Amino acid sequence: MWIMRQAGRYLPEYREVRASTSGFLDLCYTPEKAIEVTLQPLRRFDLDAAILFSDILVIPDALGQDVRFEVGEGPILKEIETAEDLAKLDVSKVLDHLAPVLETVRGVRAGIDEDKTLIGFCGAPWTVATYMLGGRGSPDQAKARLFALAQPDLFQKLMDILVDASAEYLLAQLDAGADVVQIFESWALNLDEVNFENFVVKPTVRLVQKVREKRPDAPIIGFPRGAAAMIPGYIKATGVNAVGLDYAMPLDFAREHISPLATVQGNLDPLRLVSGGKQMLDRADEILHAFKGRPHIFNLGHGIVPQTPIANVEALVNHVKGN
Ligand SMILES: Cc1c2[nH]c(c1CCC(=O)O)Cc1[nH]c(c(CCC(=O)O)c1C)Cc1[nH]c(c(CCC(=O)O)c1C)Cc1[nH]c(c(C)c1CCC(=O)O)C2
Repeated sequence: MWIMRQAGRYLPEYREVRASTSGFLDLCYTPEKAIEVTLQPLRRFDLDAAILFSDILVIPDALGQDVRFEVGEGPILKEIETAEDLAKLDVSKVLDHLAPVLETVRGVRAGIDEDKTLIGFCGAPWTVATYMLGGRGSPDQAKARLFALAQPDLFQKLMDILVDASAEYLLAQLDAGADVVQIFESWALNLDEVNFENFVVKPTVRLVQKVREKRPDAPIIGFPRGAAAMIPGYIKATGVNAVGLDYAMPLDFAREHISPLATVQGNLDPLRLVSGGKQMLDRADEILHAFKGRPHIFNLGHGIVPQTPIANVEALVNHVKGN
């Protein structure tokens, strides 16, 4: 069991470290602080895994795109619009730029028990591209979807860059001590099946292949959020070992069509964790029951939100872990 986005603003000790740092990216690039906030949730809760403290948008930053995090606004990027913008992205500098993150991976691995798992991660090419092309988060990723359809050649170039950069980055995390890596495809929703195949499946197939070429045994978790009935096809095509389920995925469907193909991870609604009490524990039991006797990593169906009461997290973790 671990909790998606388990290091973050719901923890006062995170807010304290964050307040002592000028920008969010500085926190990601300061190993001493990033190690500290990675370890914070494990000190409080009986979790089985640590997830590297970083962000999916360190890749566009490392490629040379202008990336900023504004308080209360989320990420803001200078959009990629032209072939000239694309030509400025430089894959050769990515690993140098991300050296501090890799140092964080080494520091966390050294700072946790042998039996705890260290999860590394990156954003999937499509999800990262939605921010690079859209300039910020959006409810429907319309800018990125339109760009992909209207300028397929430029889009393909961007995806190639992201596949290469992400593969190098995941391999470097595995070399630095990550036990497993997760590919966050947070914007797998809102796509018809043809676009899902072209934007999500094909680039992920190539990313997984590149990682497997050098690290055939590395466990890989895919999280194609909102992909619903397209998830079985995603698993078969990409060969990921495990798949994160969002909270809208019905347990019956997951049991019948997904769990036979891969380890499942998920999928409690983060707002159930905010509200807490009986409804939270009952739903946790339904999830545990659905995957009983099968490979299952308990988790939320999306990231924990800042207003989550710590007591509810404690209650959930102790309930799931049987403490
Ligand atoms: C889409 C996405 C992003 N980042 C991430 C995703 C995929 C998961 C998902 O769908 O939620 C992944 C992510 N972001 C962060 C982590 C590491 C922390 C952890 O998991 O414990 C991870 C795994 C830190 C973060 N990333 C961010 C914060 C908050 C910024 C702050 O503390 O100032 C943290 C702790 C900022 C961020 N980063 C991103 C957004 C949209 C935002 C703003 C919204 C928000 O605040 O949650 C991009």
